[in-house]
Amino acid sequence: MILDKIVAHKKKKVAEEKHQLSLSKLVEKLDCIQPPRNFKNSLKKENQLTIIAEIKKASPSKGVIRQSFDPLEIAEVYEESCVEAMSVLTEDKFFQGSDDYLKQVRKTTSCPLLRKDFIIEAYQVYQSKLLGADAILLIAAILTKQQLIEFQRIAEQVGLYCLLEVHNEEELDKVLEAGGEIIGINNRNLKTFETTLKTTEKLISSVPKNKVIVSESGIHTREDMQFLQKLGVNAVLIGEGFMVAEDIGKKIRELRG
Ligand SMILES: O=C(O)c1ccccc1NCC(=O)[C@H](O)[C@H](O)COP(=O)(O)O
Repeated sequence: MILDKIVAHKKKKVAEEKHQLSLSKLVEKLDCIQPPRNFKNSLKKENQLTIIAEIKKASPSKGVIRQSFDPLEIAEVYEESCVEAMSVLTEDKFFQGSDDYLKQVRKTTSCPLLRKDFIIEAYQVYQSKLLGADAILLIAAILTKQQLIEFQRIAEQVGLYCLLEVHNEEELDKVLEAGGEIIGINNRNLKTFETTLKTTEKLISSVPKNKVIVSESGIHTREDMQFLQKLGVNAVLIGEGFMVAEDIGKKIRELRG
């Protein structure tokens, strides 16, 4: 399964990174902790479906999505279009992302930034803060309940919000038991890559009303947005839909209606 391959690669990469910069040295670098931009509040607006716009060059399901890929140019359009948050893919092998993209984008925008990667070790939580993220993604399919609790605790200490991603009831129970506040329902089945908004439709009734609900993946049209808003979703996470658009600003206006 692709997730196993991604995690195996990630383990190797983090081991190399730790060799170059130990956890204690990394933590030392975080001497003056800045509070994060309010990722959570920016996603929850009355009567509005907010947008987390993703900077994503490639994916395991689609290969290269955007040939002429310039993360800063894309971030500029997102900023001008007043998206509520941005998500920057930093995974290198399968998504052709980079930590540098996040660092560079951070310097050019005050918009809340999500580091989109596969976090499997506490080291990466500290590292995300150092890169300039305001929020991290924690994927229930690759983490135990204990890890979800521990990584959220560290995130809170260093000043990061957590988006906890689920794809089924079992994962949802796990993140709720772990005290997740921002719940991402991923419409993509990571085994088959099939995406259907029915996943959000199915799971949303089991999410307590006080949580922030993000619907992730496979969102392409104004009709998709209207469908999700009617379900009670707070925010959408969109990558491919924007990355394939010739005019990204126009696509955002179209989706917002
Ligand atoms: O996008 C993939 O193919 C993928 C494969 C395996 C694990 C994760 C994957 N995507 C990560 C994401 O969560 C999406 O980038 C994000 O939800 C945006 O989805 P989309 O709008 O469909 O690009």
